[in-house]
Amino acid sequence: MGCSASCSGRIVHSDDDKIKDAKIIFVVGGPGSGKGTQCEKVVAKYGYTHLSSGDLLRAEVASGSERGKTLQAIMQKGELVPLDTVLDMIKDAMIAKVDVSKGFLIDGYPREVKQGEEFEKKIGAPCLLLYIDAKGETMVKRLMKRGETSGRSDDNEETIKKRLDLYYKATEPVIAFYSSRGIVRKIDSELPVDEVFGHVAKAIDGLK
Ligand SMILES: Nc1ncnc2c1ncn2[C@H]1C[C@H](O)[C@@H](COP(=O)(O)OP(=O)(O)O)O1
Ligand SMILES: [Mg+2]
Repeated sequence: MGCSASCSGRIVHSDDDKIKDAKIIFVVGGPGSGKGTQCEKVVAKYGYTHLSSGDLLRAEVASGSERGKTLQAIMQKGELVPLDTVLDMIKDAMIAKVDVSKGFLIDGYPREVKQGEEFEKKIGAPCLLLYIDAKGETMVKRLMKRGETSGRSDDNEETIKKRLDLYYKATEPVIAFYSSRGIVRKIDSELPVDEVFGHVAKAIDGLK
């Protein structure tokens, strides 16, 4: 929905214009690298809205809808769900929050270069990409530990391996793609959580 002028005569931007003009930060890193952990801290300090594509999808699964059932089968195999599905869910969530957010953290998306291109076509361009970087063995260790309590059906050894393989194959090219635009900040996520956040905060403070 959108209109270009309101009854009072003020210019009112359409939903599409509003989300296009919002500050958009992509948060990219392997499974278990610490994206969610850092995003939570950014929300608390900066008033951004955190949108985890995985969380949005899991909420759809939990709703028990037909779409959720299809999604669950895909996610359980450690595969990527269809691009349009994720993108529509992110866009709806952004529109719902755009009036009360300082910006958006898009966590776990884009998972592949094509997803980034589609995002920019349908929504807008990111001003920063936070590359949350941890070693493969660290990510596996953290996910196995998280799996003890997360209840996530994909936090098991077999699926973790597949998710990591897919990350290296599909998502690392995303980082190269945005590096050429000069918006990538690589964050060492082997450090303790608060130190990692120090670097994240510096990158965000550097935005104008
Ligand atoms: N810098 C850090 N040091 C130690 N543990 C960390 C960490 N960052 C995150 N963790 C823990 C918290 C979780 O149990 C697990 C995965 O973190 P997460 O934020 O859920 O990752 P992601 O959202 O990237 O999958 O690792
Ligand atoms: Mg996460």
